[in-house]
Amino acid sequence: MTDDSKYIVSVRSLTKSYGATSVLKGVDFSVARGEIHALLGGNGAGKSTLIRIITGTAAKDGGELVFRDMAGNILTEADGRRKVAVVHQELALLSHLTVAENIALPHFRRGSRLYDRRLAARQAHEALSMIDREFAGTALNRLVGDLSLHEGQMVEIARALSSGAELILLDEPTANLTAAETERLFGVLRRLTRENGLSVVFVSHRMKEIRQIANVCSIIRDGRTVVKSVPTAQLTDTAIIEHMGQAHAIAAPPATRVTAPTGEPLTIAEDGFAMTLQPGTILGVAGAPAGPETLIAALIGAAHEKRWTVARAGWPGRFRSPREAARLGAGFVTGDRSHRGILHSLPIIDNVLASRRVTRGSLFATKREEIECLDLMQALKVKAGSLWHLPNTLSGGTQQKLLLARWLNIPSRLLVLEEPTRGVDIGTKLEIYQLIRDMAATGTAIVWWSTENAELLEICDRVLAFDTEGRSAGVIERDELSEDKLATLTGMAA
Ligand SMILES: Nc1ncnc2c1ncn2[C@@H]1O[C@H](COP(=O)(O)OP(=O)(O)OP(=O)(O)O)[C@@H](O)[C@H]1O
Repeated sequence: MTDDSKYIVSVRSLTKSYGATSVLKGVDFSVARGEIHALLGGNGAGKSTLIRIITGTAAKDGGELVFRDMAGNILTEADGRRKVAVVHQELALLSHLTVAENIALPHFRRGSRLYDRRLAARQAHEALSMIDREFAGTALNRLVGDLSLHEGQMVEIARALSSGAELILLDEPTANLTAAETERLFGVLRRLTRENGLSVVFVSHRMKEIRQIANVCSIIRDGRTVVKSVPTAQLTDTAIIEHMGQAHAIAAPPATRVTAPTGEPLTIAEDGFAMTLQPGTILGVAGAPAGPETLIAALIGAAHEKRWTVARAGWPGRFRSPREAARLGAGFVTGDRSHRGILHSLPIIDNVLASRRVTRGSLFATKREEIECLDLMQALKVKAGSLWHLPNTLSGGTQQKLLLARWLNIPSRLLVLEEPTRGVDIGTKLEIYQLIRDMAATGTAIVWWSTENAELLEICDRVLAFDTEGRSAGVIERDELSEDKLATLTGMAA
């Protein structure tokens, strides 16, 4: 066996342009059998483009792409791609079909096999059980459209596992998973790589997770490979951030904490529980989705049930609609970027100005708005060819910045954020923390739901924890915050 033959896939000098934009300028990348390989780089570095070329959804312009079988023989690209499965940041499930159908249908699409309900259920159960036995026991006949985001994520990963793939490419798979679910997923990946020789490519901006799961890493910067297959343990966090070209973010002085400004407080309450938020408070929300989702729905005027009340001078006890909430100064950044956040068929400018259109009641972009939009994009360092391009020409992390830009510089009383740094690179994350602190300093109360407990520790004044049944389980003040405490209170100790 030559040295190269241990790689299930390798690319050399890969190039790719979209129009005049050169995205990959010479990427080298190889994945060996049985390894968990972190593919790292800032937003827009070219990671997803590389993945798209490996899976065949984008064509390369130049360079070499080679797949090999277990014996090291070179395969045709078509044969090689059959051994590859990908789980994207945005879920690709059919919402009108059941969990079992979503997992098993690809098996039946190959060849001429007729759909066999029982066989499908068995295959789906086996695949899901690898991740979560309890979920596998109850989920098979549920419609995917009724699942929460994190449940959908589990189904998608199960589908990739059940396809018999030898290489799984996971593009930020943990963004919607709780700490315990993430730990479980990592356990599954470790087992499958050890026992079955599965290879995994793991794209993430969460440094702690990268260290937990990946034994090897490669770093792409501005379309070029700057680190190729180096053991993760050999690189410090600082070295990784420097290789990604983000040293400026960690060199910046740590943000100063602000004293809360004065103004009208906000009280949120449910049966037997009430909490007052002073203007400028950053309240973290932790726990399995059931609890945070119900609270957030009430805060943004989207609640179907009357569990939570939101009291503030000048506000009704319950918002009748998200429009009313936005007009009264309650902003919202959804965690479901693709389905509820980005307006895919409208240009970037409309995506950025959407909230202003609602609060101001304006319909069309004016020259003044164009300048405003450019300023917002500059504040968030969004690189886009034109304000009039569609958002799908931007990388995932950059799309996330558009959602945040919607609420910057709007005098909101309350800003509700669901995973606001999802898919955002490490440097930008630190910048977003500062932007949110600045907003809080102007008197906006912030409610920040994150599944990344480390992030809650970094940014929040206090955290409201929900248990796995969706009940509020307690409030932890900043001085007492710790990841262990959060994990225990939310019932998610791994
Ligand atoms: N269809 C397209 N048309 C034009 N430009 C595109 C298109 N797809 C991607 N790009 C550009 O290619 C560059 C690389 O994008 P890519 O999605 O590969 O980055 P990434 O490293 O995955 O980023 P992220 O961490 O934000 O997901 C970006 O600047 C993006 O704007």
